Amino acid sequence: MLIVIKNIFAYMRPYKLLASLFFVGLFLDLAFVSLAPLTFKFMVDLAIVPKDMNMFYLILSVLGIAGFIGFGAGIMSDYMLAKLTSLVQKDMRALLFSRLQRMNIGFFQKSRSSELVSYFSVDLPSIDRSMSVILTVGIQSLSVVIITTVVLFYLQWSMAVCILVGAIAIFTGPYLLGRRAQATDSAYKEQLSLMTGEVHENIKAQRVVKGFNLQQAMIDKFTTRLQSLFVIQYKKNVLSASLERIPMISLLLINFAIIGLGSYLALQGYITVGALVAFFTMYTSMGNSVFNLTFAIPAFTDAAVSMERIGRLLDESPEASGEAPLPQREDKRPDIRFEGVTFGYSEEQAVLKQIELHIPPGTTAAFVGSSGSGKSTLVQLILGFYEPDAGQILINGSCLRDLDRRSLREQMGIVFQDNFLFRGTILDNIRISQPDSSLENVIEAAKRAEIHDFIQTLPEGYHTPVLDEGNNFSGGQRQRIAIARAILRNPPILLLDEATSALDPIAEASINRTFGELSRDRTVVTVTHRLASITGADRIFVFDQGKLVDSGNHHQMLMNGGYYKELWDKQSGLSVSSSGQEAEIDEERLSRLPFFRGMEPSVLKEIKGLFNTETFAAGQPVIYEGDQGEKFYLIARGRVEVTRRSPDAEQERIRLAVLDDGDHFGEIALLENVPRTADVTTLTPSVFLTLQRKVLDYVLSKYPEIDSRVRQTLAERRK
Ligand SMILES: Nc1ncnc2c1ncn2[C@@H]1O[C@H](COP(=O)(O)OP(=O)(O)OP(=O)(O)O)[C@@H](O)[C@H]1O
Repeated sequence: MLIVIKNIFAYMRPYKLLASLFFVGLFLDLAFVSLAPLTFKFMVDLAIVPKDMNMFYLILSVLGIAGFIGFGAGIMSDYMLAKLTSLVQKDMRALLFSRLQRMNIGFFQKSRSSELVSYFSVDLPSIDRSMSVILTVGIQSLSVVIITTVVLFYLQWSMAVCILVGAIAIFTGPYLLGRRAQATDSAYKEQLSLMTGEVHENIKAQRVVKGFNLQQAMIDKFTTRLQSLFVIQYKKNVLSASLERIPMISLLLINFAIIGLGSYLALQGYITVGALVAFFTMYTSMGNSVFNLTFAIPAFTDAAVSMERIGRLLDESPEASGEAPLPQREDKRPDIRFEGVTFGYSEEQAVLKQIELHIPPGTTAAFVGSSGSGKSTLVQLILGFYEPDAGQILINGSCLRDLDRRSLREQMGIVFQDNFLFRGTILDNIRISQPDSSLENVIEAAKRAEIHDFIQTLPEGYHTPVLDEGNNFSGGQRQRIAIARAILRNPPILLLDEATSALDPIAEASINRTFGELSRDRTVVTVTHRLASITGADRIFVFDQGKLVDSGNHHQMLMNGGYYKELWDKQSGLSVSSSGQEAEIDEERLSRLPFFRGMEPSVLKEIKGLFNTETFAAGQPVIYEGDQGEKFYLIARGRVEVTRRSPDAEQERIRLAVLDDGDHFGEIALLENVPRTADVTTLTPSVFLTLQRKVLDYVLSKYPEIDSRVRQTLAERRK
């Protein structure tokens, strides 16, 4: 309780004048409320019994003037409190929000977004409510109780002692229950935040939910969550009701005692009738205040829990940052060097192992490799989102750890695969990277990002609102807005993490040309799985399972053979028309599929013609676990995720693999009709070459020898 009062006073510290006026008003008001019943004693004993009209008018006038002052002061204190609590809420909201801005990326990954939101939606309002209750009902009632107790002792001490003993009983119950109520309230708020989190996630995941028919599974999961919430809410409500009920019963018992004792004392002549009436009136007013006070107790519990939760958030350490500004090179082209960098998101698993690499000033470096090999993690390290566990990253010769993160990031522009668009207009979203740039510059950046023409077709042009994180635009349009944002910033270091993954081939080729032009006077780091787009890079770094396995330029590495050539071969021989609607595979590439290996060119040519093109948007299911498979898929362009139901939880999915350009899946369907063993969902817009078993069967039936060879290979691969 004390800590809550201490915190409330700390919140009000910046507003001393306002707080003082509030307390003056409050105390004048309550002085009147608590002392007014005393007039009964004077009215009965000095005016009514002696029948003194002058005294009657005098007492009435004093009461009127005191009432006028008391009510005026009360209205003033209401006004001051309204302002005070609003200001405190404003300050706390701003403090929490600015603290969140200073947290590191790791903090956001370990926290649930709904829980962070609940600090604003549950805890701050709960502090606001509690603060109002404590400062009004709480203080008023407590003061009335203290003042009336003193007056009651003055009027009749033995009856006052009786009340005091009862009052102790009134507060013992709530005190004993208080700790349990606080723990239950805390558990309830946790459960509430988990429930809101689930609703939040469910709304965002509606495509997947509908795509995979997960509605019933989601309802079942939510019902289980609601059951836990129900149990804890029920317990909380019972405790809360008990906290209110126990004092009410105690109060009733004291009433009986006072009526009996008071009447007996008056009958025996120990107390005048006026004093008895005044005593009862004051006692009733005191009883009301005690009753009100019992309502203030849950407010203390509520505030204590929320204050503790917010305190924990404020105690989190902010993102580490050095103080040194980034030293500038004369040519303004930054130099990036990794020296023995090892890093893991958790202590158990290193995602990057002993990385040594140098990106000279003004060059374009490309990070390529299998999915999960650590390419994006390298970009995040350059941005200073995480710190290496061993080794160091040097930017312009200075250790990144010592650099002021602000000055470092000022030099960078970044385009991610998934780009967040803020609520506002397209113009706001592009200009966010360089708020003072002119409309002409924004348009220029949009033109280079190939999005200007599209914006022009919108009725509101650059002022078109961006809704729901940009979901009123396609993935490709969002990506181009993000590219315009990065171009407008004109940064010395440009970081592109799968920056063109959502674009069709024409847009991709064109934007890659823009990136080529941009790379002339800056240092560029690009992460991509599409090797054709980085053949011109000055230096290509190839990663596999967190290790740098090869580096050099495209031609050197093709000559050397090795992993890069393997990746290149996988992607070559596949072409997609500029519209992105037609894909083709050449015979040579077809002959490299294990089950078509060594086939005669004429048969390959025939099989090549059997492939169909299928296009999918990002986030769409391609095949479902358990469905009968009769089609083979080859990814001509795009990226998919292969997942399987978790054996432990029906609605949870385990990611088995991420496949991209040149990878294939579902080959067993070419052998026989078997249920699919996993779900496949697109991660980016994807173009597939598909082959139906029935069609292949028809062609191969003409070549029995080839047919049996294909079947044998497929059967072996199935093992
Ligand atoms: N925030 C994170 N927390 C924990 N593990 C992560 C996190 N981000 C990535 N990882 C893991 O680190 C490894 C490297 O991921 P990263 O995204 O850097 O790979 P990548 O080569 O860029 O893959 P992709 O091409 O699929 O984007 C993966 O095993 C991934 O699961």
